[in-house]
Amino acid sequence: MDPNQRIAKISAHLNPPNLVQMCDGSGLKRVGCRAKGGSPGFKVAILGAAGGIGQPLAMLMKTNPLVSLLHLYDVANAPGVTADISHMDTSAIVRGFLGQQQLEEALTGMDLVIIPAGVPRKPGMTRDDLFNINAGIVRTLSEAIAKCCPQAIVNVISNPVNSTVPIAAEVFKKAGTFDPKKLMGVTMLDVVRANTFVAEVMSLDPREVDVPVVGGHAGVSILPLLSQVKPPCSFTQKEIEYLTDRIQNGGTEVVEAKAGTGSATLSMAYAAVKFADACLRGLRGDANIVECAFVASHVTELPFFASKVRLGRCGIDEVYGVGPLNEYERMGLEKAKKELAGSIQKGVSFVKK
Ligand SMILES: NC(=O)C1=CN([C@@H]2O[C@H](COP(=O)(O)OP(=O)(O)OC[C@H]3O[C@@H](n4cnc5c(N)ncnc54)[C@H](O)[C@@H]3O)[C@@H](O)[C@H]2O)C=CC1
Ligand SMILES: O=C([O-])CC(=O)C(=O)O
Repeated sequence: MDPNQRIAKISAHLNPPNLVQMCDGSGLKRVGCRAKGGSPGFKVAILGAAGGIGQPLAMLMKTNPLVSLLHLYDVANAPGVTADISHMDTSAIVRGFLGQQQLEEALTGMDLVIIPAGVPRKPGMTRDDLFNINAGIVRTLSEAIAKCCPQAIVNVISNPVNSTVPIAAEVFKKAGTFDPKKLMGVTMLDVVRANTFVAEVMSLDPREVDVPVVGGHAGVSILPLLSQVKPPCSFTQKEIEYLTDRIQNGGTEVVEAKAGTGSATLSMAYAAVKFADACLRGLRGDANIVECAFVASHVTELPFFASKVRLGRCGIDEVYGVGPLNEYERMGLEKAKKELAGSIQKGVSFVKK
């Protein structure tokens, strides 16, 4: 190619309107210079993509070869995050969407929607203290999902997960689109922490440790099943109490260390990507993809419960029971269910009222 033509082509790419397809809130729709090069793969939207979790989550999803199109939606700062991430030389095409008027466009055609939108805790707060703000955010986003991509798998990160997942379910039921196989509360960070802390105590490589964590995602509802750890480990009662307490309060440990600037973001993005990747591998048809998640469930008398689930082409193929529990875990399960019942009901009532 003539050198002048080459330079003209590069300049065209550097011309801001061609940098990335982005709806920037001005009604201007830009055509992406990366329209070519997208791999075959899944379409993923992140709602709350400019936040503490959203940004590293978006960055890591951009590196996932299973993602062909990545939609980044937020009510603030979506254009900047999108422009930044779109420069990464991986194949997923990135598009940004700013503000409620672009929410439907952000969601249309998506296979997987990940929701880290909402406020985080400050020291002294419980996750339930976030309910008043985050319940409304999750309801609005779920209404748009029901309208624009009712078939999508939905990963809810926004707290309190024990209530926001029932909220999303109620919204989908109202819209006639609820599919229990497709809605999952992300509890992966509890598993990630449990694997790390158990590995520390037992001097193992955390990548080789698998701790099932069941129940829910707040305080005593987080129930690590240390009797079922792989590889099999024998703990003293003191170790069991230390580990259970540390896993249940891992979120608070980070909130306090961050001293008012937020809660876990980086480890959460890591965990969210691990879980989203499992969902995408399931959608692709890979066998034996099993992870813990907070889902519609018949494992207990409660309508939602976190346990191991097998992910497949349609979302959740199978919800597994908790397996044999020891006395300590049986007592923990009772406490977890008590805590969960109120939080689930609170979410359901919020939509039904
Ligand atoms: N499930 C889990 O294991 C975990 C959940 N979380 C939860 O994730 C949520 C987000 O945490 P961070 O990213 O640290 O908070 P953040 O405040 O840094 O980011 C939240 C983002 O959501 C956006 N947002 C607010 N309202 C929105 C709306 N209506 N639509 C779209 N986006 C909206 C904000 O503009 C912001 O960019 C919190 O509720 C937090 O408690 C945090 C860690 C672990
Ligand atoms: O503790 C919080 O508020 C955030 C969270 O859910 C976690 O880190 O597990």
